[in-house]
Amino acid sequence: MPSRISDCLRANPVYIHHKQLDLNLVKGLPDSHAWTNLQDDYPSVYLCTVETVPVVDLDDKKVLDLVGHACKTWGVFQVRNHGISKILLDEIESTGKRLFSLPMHQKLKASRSPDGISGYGLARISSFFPKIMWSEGFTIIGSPVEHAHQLWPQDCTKFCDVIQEYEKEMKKLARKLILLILGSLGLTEEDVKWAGPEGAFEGGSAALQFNSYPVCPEPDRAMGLAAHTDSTILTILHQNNTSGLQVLRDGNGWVTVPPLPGALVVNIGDLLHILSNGLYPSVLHRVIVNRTQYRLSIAYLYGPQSTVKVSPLHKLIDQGHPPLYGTVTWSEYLGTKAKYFDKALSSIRIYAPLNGFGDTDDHKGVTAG
Ligand SMILES: O=C(O)CCC(=O)C(=O)O
Ligand SMILES: [Fe+2]
Repeated sequence: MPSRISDCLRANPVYIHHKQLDLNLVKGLPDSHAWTNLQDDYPSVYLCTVETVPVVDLDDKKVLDLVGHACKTWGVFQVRNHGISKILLDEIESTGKRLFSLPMHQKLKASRSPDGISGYGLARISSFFPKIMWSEGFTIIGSPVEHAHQLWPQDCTKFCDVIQEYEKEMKKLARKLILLILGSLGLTEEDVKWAGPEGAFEGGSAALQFNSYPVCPEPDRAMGLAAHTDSTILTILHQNNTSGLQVLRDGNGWVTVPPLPGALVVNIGDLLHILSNGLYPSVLHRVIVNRTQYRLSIAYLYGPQSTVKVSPLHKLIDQGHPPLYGTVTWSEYLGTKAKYFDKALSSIRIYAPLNGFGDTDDHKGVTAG
């Protein structure tokens, strides 16, 4: 049984048959990248007409209420006063820019192999779509040294140092956020068996995902990253100052998550959806591209140790609130996601009442492709 995220991703390979183009050199939108039914999807809801994605100051006295409200109603929020220095955020951003601005032949030296987990390539979810997304990615799980050396044979020390520092700080923030989220549910780390003896979630594991969205000649027919939920407990995302990330609001329309200087975006992932017994639904999100501005994002994808059993937390279960989901390990869930993608949560649903209790529709399915 694999115990680290790297092992369980390897155990669930995703084969991507699309070929990576150098998007910076392409003049028009190739047919391979032209998405046909984008307009059949939900409309984009313009920010002037709706409430905006919540922004939570972690130093706010009412932080538990704010976090709880954001998780329940949006599944996403931005955080300020999160403790990550501006210097480090600038450094990770310029590291990403440096990486993606390497010549294609150099980036391809660090390609993610077909059954591999780390390295340069298309998004893992690409295999579920007939068209190719207007983006490129670089995934780091475990040590970045091998791939960094392929990218910069002369000297990759700086790259590795920044990654290591960023991952260390992100891990601390992820634990802090989990404690706040538990607090907002009236729970503590003692209510989570796998939080470990110190209640510090020591065994948690993570991936760092760099996403690059070059400017696009026909943004209305292209898709940066197709709609998906993250298979994590939570994801912490740094975006540069170009907007593009959108979240589905109440199954009605796409709302942009505007870049706020210094703020980080927190997405609720599928494992928290399960742990909270559907109280905090994972957020469906996607990325659109634009004609003039380059976009970069860095996602820290955080989950438990991959063999611990994740199920709705006991204290959230009673006669009126039966467990809606079965027990899965992260490893098993990644396997389910690799098979069923947007139906993965529904596929492990064990209780779908007819009397109106609960939300039988885990996510109001989106088909963009
Ligand atoms: O680029 C973004 O803003 C979103 C990235 C994302 O959703 C992911 O890496 O899972
Ligand atoms: Fe995502």
